Amino acid sequence: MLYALPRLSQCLGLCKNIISNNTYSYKIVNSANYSLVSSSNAEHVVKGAPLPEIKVPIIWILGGPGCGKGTQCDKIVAKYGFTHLSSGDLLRNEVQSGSSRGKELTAIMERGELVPLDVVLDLIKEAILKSLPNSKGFLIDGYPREKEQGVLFEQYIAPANLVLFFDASDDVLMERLLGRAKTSGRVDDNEETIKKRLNTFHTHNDQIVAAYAAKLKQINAVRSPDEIFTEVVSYIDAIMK
Ligand SMILES: Nc1ncnc2c1ncn2[C@@H]1O[C@H](COP(=O)(O)OP(=O)(O)O)[C@@H](O)[C@H]1O
Repeated sequence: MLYALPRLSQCLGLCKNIISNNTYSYKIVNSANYSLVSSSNAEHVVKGAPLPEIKVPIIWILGGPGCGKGTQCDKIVAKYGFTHLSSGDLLRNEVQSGSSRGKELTAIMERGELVPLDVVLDLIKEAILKSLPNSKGFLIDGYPREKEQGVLFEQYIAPANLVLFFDASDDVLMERLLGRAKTSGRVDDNEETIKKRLNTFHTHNDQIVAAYAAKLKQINAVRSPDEIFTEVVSYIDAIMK
């Protein structure tokens, strides 16, 4: 089944090669269109050429919905001046833009499912490209959400220096999200969608934790934000040396 994604306004550079690892093969091509081919052959097309070399730290921020990723990112930005890129916020901005792609995304997000890899990767890549000249480092919040997202990011953008996984039980996450739902106005902050988001998270997260164990720190997120942040600082300071 082919999903024809919208025409690209322009592509960056031209390179066509097949990148394969033990489970997926990827094609980076230059084309006026790109398409996400069926997952049976697990082939993804990612537009344009890779970014220029990134010399500042890249930190992936992982965790279930409501684990406090955003709270910790705000603290990290205040202390280190890093650029905070939230995949969820980038997607909601795309939805707000009223684009046809945005309408498709809303339906997927309301179902608590993952949006197509190529869409979220391109949004992050564009955001990194925009901030790169003045950035002290990147917090990639809410990405990767499945292993192949990590593979493509590292292949196509840059290796992550550190992965922070904020861990909390589903009961805690559900309680926090239902509390947030009273004021967030988010289409996905309702009990039914929260259950689906938690299921989506559990379906994929273990694979990511295993794949990046060497640079991943699992942090107990059922504490005060300040206690959590003290531990976060110890990990970030260690990679900044
Ligand atoms: N990396 C991603 N890959 C695919 N879909 C994503 C990704 N990040 C966010 N989304 C979509 O956006 C929704 C909201 O994400 P986010 O704002 O990070 O909330 P939460 O972390 O609480 O799930 C997700 O439920 C999913 O539908």
